[in-house]
Amino acid sequence: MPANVPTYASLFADHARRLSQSHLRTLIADPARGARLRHRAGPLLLDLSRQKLDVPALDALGAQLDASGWQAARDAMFAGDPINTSEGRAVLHTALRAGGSSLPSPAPSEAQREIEATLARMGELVDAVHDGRQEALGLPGTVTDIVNIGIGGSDLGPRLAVAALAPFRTPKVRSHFLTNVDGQAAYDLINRLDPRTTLVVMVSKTFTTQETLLNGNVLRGWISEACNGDERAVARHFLAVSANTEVAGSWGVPLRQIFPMWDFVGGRYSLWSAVGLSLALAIGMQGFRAVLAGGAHMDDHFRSAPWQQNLPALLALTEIWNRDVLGYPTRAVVPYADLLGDLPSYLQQLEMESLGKSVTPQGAPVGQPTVPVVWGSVGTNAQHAYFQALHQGTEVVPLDLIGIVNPAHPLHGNHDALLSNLLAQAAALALGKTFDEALAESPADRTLAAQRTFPGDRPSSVLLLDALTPESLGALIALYEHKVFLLGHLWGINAFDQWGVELGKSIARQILPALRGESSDVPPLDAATSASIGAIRERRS
Ligand SMILES: O=P(O)(O)OC[C@H]1O[C@](O)(CO)[C@@H](O)[C@@H]1O
Repeated sequence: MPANVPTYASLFADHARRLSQSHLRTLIADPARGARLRHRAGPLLLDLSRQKLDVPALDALGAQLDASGWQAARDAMFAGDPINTSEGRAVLHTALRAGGSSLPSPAPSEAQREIEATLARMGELVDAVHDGRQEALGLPGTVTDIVNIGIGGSDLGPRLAVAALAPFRTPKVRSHFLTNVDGQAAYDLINRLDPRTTLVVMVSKTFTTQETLLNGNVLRGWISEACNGDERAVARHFLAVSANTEVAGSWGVPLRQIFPMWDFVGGRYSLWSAVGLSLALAIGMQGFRAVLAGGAHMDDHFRSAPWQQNLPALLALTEIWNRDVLGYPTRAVVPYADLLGDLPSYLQQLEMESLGKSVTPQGAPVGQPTVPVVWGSVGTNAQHAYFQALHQGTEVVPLDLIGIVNPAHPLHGNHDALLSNLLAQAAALALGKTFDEALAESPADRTLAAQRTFPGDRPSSVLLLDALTPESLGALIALYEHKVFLLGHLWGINAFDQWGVELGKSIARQILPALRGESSDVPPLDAATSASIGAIRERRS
């Protein structure tokens, strides 16, 4: 991390002042500027030309990035230095996909060996299930449905990828995800599936997560009933992915059915590990390896391209600009692809759990805004919900608009309309409509023209994937991972711990017995919580 993190708002204040005098209408018209702000990495084209940046501002941001020592920080991550300082851990999700890289991996060779061995085990399992040979591995003779039980990083990555790669899925098994502790989801699922042909993948790095264990217990009870309580038969229906093999084993998953997670892989960076088992079961091991290869190609790009062409660097600099210099508190992610419907929630965890920090590893206040609130949903649906506010509301919200050039279906009429909408929104946000233009449309009515005026000058990034494939999805996810890494570096915060999730978990442990009316020796609850518990207990039937 840079020794002294500058306050970006003051560092770039002159550029912001200059740019406040130019509307995006004018900036966009400059082709040289456009060329500096549009770059490709493999199947991904990033277009930042609708951001409120000009070449001098971009160069100043890039110069600051270079001065920050980002390449050394990046290389330390790839090499497995313990950059997650609060937990004393290396951060080696890139090693999980290094097999697809054309640059040599500097990750410790022991980690690389364990990763390859795990991939081989995953391949054996996936092939056996697809070929109907899974009984030999101790699993049920017929498997029709696979339920991934996990939450946060143990859910969002596989969930996103299984949905995004639906056109690549095998018809041999169906995939399901059970996440929330809300019993409705588990109840609905067990009413739909056949316990005799269901395989459950328990995914939990810690194997202590309340939601996952409760849902696991529900499914175990349901399968146990179908197996007449035969524990050995029940165990055949469970796989586990965990760093806590011992607890997973004592919970009831046989050792040979447990796949490892490692301390050097954070939950929200774990899709590339055995956490991706549900994905591999859905699209086959070849497809899973293609996702890894896509991520590895982005790693190579991140490790070799100068910041001027480096997509993660450009995305990170844009975020510093929008968040710290222009002061926008949120950013919306709008994929124009139903298949990418889970991307906003995936990025919420990746970005907000990683960068939602206000203290440095040295315990000092960060001194400037860090992660914006990330939100969003699919276009065009979003246009008919909240885009009114994005165009004419009082808040400016930078957007990531994500599109697919070639769809996986033959309905090109629909797809062209979808892409036109993406480009139209980006243009409308940037260009707006002046009062005079609105007046020309309704010359007699100045009041109406005022209401039909669009300020424009509202920034968006457009990211186009040639097609949504295992490779391009891998590259897309790795792009955002590296952007997050760079932002952690530029803000001087640890992007790889998540202490902020602990307090609520421990209070929930105190509330549960009180809610159930059980006596316990936990400290008394605050007055507001006690009143809420009283109200719930009073109305319970
Ligand atoms: O994999 P586990 O240990 O069940 O944790 C699930 C999730 O909970 C968190 O620890 C907190 O939300 C995430 O970082 C993690 O992805």
